[in-house]
Amino acid sequence: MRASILVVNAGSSSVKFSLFDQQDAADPGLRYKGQVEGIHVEPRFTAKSADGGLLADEAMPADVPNSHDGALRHILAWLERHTGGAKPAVIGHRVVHGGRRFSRPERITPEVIAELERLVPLAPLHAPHNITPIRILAELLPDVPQVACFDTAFHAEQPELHQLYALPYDFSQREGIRRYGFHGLSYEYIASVLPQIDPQAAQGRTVVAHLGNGASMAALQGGRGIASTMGFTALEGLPMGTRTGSIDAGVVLHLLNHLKMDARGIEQLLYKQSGLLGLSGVSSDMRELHASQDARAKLAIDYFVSKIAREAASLATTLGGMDALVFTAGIGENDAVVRREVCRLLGWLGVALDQDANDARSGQPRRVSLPGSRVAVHVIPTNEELVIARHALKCAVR
Ligand SMILES: Nc1ncnc2c1ncn2[C@@H]1O[C@H](COP(=O)(O)OP(=O)(O)O)[C@@H](O)[C@H]1O
Ligand SMILES: CC(=O)OP(=O)(O)O
Ligand SMILES: [Mg+2]
Repeated sequence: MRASILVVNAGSSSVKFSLFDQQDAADPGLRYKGQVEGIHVEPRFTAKSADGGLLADEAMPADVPNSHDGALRHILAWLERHTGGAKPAVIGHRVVHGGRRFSRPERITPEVIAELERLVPLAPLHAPHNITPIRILAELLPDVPQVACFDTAFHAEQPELHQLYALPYDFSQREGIRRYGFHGLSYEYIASVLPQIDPQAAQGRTVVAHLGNGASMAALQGGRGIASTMGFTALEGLPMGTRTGSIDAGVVLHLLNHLKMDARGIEQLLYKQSGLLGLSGVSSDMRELHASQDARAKLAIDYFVSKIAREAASLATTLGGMDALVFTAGIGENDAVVRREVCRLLGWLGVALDQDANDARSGQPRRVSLPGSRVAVHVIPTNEELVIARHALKCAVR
């Protein structure tokens, strides 16, 4: 039996997993991948073989708790049946916030877990779901090395100008209150494949829109992160499934001082009751918004689209222009309507979408702009799990 690498990627609405065969660190070979998506909405389990063949596609059984823990245990049970219980050689995890201390992949020890626990308040929607799988797997497989790969790491080299808030300078130095940026494993993947897909964009100025349940955008110059819409926490920037995105800090003061909400209530409001769900009153799930006849579902989609276009123009200004715009993640990869509307709003910047290419369904990277478009538009399925697998292998043998 070949040694394998297990990857666990817990997002806000999903737990994704991949099992790779250990070949070499640069290119681990995929064996299985899948996810439980729609956690807290309508959880569904899917699993595929390396060639994309569907091995499972089912609503989560009613007796499995509708939670990230339930999802992980369901995935582990499925893997056990399909691998005959063979132990992986190494396990890699996505961890959303690395704080000030972690800006590269880290071998997990009890001391690292304790530090991750201290960072929970900075990522309340994610960090608990990142830490629990680490603990569960440490208990089940105590002798298998685990590696944490951070969403923030990719952005660590951003110029100071784009990391700062205009708070007194000391707050960034002493307290680490600065913009970290997230979805870095996804941006790292996009930067790694862009040279083959669009060499000019890879060397030049690219804006990447990672649009999932959590959504952010990043400006890449020659494949390096220059600026991002997310900041100190994964709350800033675009509106998301249940998160507000950027909001006047004065609103938070008003909620505290005049509506007498407490910190916990405000956290719930900003992270779990707002965004697409809060605006529409229908759902946090983009597919359900498209299916709804409710005028507020349309309002929520319009709001999402308008903010993406505004942020694209802002990031393009940061880059001094835009050679390419890349759409990725659940919405970015699958939602032709959102892409079409964003590109329509960016027409003045020279974005010209090829409507047929945009409407065509495919799980492959593809260019969806017209040949004459001043900005190349690409849809590139992300692969955070492959990035994690590469890092985990490298880190475990270090
Ligand atoms: N075919 C589709 N059309 C529109 N949106 C989609 C489609 N498939 C998935 N999505 C959306 O993608 C989002 C989840 O994206 P994903 O990247 O998996 O999120 P996360 O990793 O943050 O949990 C959900 O809002 C879901 O509605
Ligand atoms: C950082 C973040 O928002 O992650 P996700 O998209 O998985 O919610
Ligand atoms: Mg995600």
